[in-house]
Amino acid sequence: MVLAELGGSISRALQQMSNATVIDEKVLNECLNEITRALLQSDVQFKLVRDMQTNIKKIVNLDDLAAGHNKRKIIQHAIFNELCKMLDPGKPSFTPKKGKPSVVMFVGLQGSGKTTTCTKYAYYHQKKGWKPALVCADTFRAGAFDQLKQNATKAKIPFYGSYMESDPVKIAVEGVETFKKENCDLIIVDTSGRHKQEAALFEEMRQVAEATKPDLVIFVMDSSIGQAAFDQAQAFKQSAAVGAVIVTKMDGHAKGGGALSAVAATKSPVIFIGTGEHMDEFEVFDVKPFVSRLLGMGDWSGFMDKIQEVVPKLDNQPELLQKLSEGTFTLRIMYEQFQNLLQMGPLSQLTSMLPGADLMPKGNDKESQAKIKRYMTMMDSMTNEELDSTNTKLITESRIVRIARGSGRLVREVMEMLEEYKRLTKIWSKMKGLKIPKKTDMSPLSRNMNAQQMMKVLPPQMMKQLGGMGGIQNLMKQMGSAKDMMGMFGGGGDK
Ligand SMILES: Nc1nc2c(ncn2[C@@H]2O[C@H](COP(=O)(O)OP(=O)(O)OP(=O)(O)O)[C@@H](O)[C@H]2O)c(=O)[nH]1
Repeated sequence: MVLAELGGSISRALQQMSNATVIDEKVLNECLNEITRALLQSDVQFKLVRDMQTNIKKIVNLDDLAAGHNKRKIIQHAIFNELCKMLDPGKPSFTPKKGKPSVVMFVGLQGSGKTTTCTKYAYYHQKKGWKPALVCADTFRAGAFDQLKQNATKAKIPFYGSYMESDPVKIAVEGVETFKKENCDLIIVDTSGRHKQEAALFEEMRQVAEATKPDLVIFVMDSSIGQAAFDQAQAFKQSAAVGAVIVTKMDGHAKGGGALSAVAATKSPVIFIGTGEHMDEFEVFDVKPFVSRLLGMGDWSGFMDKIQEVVPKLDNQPELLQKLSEGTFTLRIMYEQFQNLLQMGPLSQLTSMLPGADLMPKGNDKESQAKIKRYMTMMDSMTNEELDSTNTKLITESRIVRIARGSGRLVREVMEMLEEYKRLTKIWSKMKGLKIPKKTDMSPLSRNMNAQQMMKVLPPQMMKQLGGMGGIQNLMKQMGSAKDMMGMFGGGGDK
């Protein structure tokens, strides 16, 4: 069962319970059985599910609930808390500090996505101003070093490895020493993948850990390994001091329930999830927003964080906001909007955080990203005059031919881009006359934005997907109720 389906099943079970006129023992049992079935189908370990059911029944004593109490909310609260408890081992993992050298060792089964994840982890920190480095101590799989080298080069991250040396301990030690001398503050050691049965490889992993003394050992787990997750994770925990888990391949046919089992087996938190093969398809994992998403309440804080990554750019451009409020929308502004959009990553990643995400139309991310890049290439061939004008008549036929030639695209494609500009101009013209929030209101971005402010920071494509201003207002209403609930559950709605 894919995670979205699990979320759908749980929220449907809760909805059915809400529809009942009276919530009695029978209705509660039906709801819990439905949730139990969904969790088991998602490969959550049987014992965990059974314990959860018992705990909820203990908390929700229907007879004790005085009349007038909102039973639905209390039950939802109990389910939310129990799911959070499953995913929260109760202690945070070691967090590396910027500027202070830390060694992080990655372990996991063969093919779990370890090497890819090492690079994603390095790239994520590099973007935040760290100085990461990668060490390939995987001498077991031929091609592992080449793969790491290729990934590292693409992300411009220094790497260390050897084609000749067969002793992984030696490579790991040399690599760590080299990068410590180079003042790298996040030294990532990739180890060979192994199967649970391979005692020799486990011994090798133990030796690498002993020699490099990692500050943190991260267990990388493929989310589709199903019920095997608990045993696998436990086997790794027994051989290395696993302190955190990263669950990969949460896109596609992921059976997300394995994540819950891995946490239980390693008593370590999930810190990131992998959501695709690309370098930036990697998300910080937070328990409450994740469970909130599972229960169909959306992930308000994750959504705002994503938007916030883009806002500093807007914050530095008060003139842009000024222009938009004057109703001036130029090709240059469109270019900047596209840049923001690309920076935010795939749109589906963002919309998946919203309540009712499974109901939203699915766009073709890859295709639309390629289209945006194509449009930007064409705009790169435009003059400043063309980019800053609002007069579309300025771009005459001969200019269109020049732009097409300059960008290596077809005349038809340039015309299509200009059509898109005209379409967006119409959307943005509705912004005319809007009050611009003071700079202090925007930085850091107020989490209590209103719909109009939200429109300012959202790229037009996103606005369209959300159903325009009406859709956004509706969304904010839902967010409001989700936030109320999160607040009730211990303040998870706002971080
Ligand atoms: N869809 C998807 N694919 C992923 C993700 N993470 C990794 N992969 C893919 O999974 C495959 C295996 O990844 P690797 O990084 O080579 O796995 P590994 O664990 O290092 O493999 P060994 O070195 O053999 O242990 C590759 O094709 C990756 O592109 C993810 O989050 N989503």
